[in-house]
Amino acid sequence: MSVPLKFYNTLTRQKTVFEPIDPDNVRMYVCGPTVYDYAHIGNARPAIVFDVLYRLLRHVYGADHVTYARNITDVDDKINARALRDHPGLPLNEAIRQVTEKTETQYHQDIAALGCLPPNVEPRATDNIPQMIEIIETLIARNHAYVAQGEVLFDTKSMQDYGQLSKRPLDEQQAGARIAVDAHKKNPGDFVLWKLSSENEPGWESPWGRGRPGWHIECSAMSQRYLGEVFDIHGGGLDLIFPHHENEIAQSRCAHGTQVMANLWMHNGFVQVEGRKMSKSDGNFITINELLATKTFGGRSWPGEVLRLAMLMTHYREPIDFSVKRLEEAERLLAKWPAAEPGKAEPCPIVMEALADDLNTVAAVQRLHALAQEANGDSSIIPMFAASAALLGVLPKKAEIDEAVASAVDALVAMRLEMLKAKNFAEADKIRNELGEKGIQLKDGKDPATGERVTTWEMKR
Ligand SMILES: Nc1ncnc2c1ncn2[C@@H]1O[C@H](COP(=O)(O)OP(=O)(O)OP(=O)(O)O)[C@@H](O)[C@H]1O
Ligand SMILES: [Zn+2]
Repeated sequence: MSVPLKFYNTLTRQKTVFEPIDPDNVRMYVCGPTVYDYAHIGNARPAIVFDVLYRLLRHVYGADHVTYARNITDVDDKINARALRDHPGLPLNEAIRQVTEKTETQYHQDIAALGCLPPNVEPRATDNIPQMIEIIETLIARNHAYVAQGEVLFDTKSMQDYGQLSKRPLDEQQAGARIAVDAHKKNPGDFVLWKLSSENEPGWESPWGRGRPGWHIECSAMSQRYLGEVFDIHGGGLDLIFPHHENEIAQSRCAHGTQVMANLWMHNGFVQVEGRKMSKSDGNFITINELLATKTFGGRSWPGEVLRLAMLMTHYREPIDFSVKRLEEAERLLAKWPAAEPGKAEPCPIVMEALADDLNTVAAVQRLHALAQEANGDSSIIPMFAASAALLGVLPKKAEIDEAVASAVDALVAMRLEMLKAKNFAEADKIRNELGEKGIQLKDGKDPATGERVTTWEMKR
């Protein structure tokens, strides 16, 4: 590896060199969506940011030496509420399945359109209930959890250094929050690991009765199952630092008796609208699907790669104020980039250096743009450009052409060759120009055997 990777670690508040536990299997966990509604473009940001990180790690350690796990949260009270609202006639389990399956499929379609590679594992919470129960049992056995009023709660005071990630002293956990302290909790910051379900709520049998897990425990269970007790990178949006990630850490470390859950904690900044976090609860959101497939935003639809580039033109830890202007800017850049397929070439060291420096996609995009301009004048640069663009996942693809169009172009190219033979240069140039306006580029050469002129063509974009 030529350039050392350095990342900002929320846990230490420092940018340090990344040293994987096992370079043959670099392990990353990112908290995925709660599947009850279309994902908004704020939710697209972690998908894109951690996809770039995944691509970078695959490049450095080898594609087969990185394991990326991103979960699907398919048990949540918001899902129940949506299932009851949308499918009042169906049995609850069936209604929930309809909601989660539909949302999950939509999510996959949306982020595939944004150029995100599928993770290596994408576990669902409901497929990991026994693993969650096991961790909760261990926590109770080790006096880190207790049962009260049908709930199993994590005892935050039982962990000496609770709060390291968010740096909130325990006594201040809820100061000022004006949340009535539930009488059954030992400490106001104690959180639910398991709660009982009524008959019309989804539930699983457990040592504490038929119930369902709290939100945080699922990520502790799934990350352990797929990545181990201690792994390399844990990611998500800034809003997850507290309470979600803090509580994941508490559960995993106390259950396994480890010093850390993950070595490196990375958090992306918010996509904002008029200075406020875009959020479902505030109603100030636009879904990925609306942006890609409708005219809701700026009176037109936008290609996925434009949205992706627009996101990467800001550093992942900075907030993004989302606007039409930003999308237009990204689109203008992309239009100037040559279409290419990713090949075996090495990426440009300057792009690598930028990404190795805490994923500086802003500098990487600037360099990529300069490279694109060079490549437009010198096609020998295209393979390096393509390899660099592929690291960011923003490689303009050669446009697909249907057969009817292709044979019409072939016919025009043949006609032009006839014109050239007949020295009718004006007509020949006219055909070349007309095709050029449609984005079809002609290349003249000679057949090495016969010495005759041959012309090939390609779609620029
Ligand atoms: N505006 C945003 N900008 C950047 N990341 C976000 C934003 N909103 C949510 N995320 C991230 O998206 C991922 C999916 O989270 P989740 O499904 O919990 O979001 P959410 O609950 O829809 O947010 P909200 O309900 O507040 O709109 C998380 O990593 C979360 O941090
Ligand atoms: Zn999580």
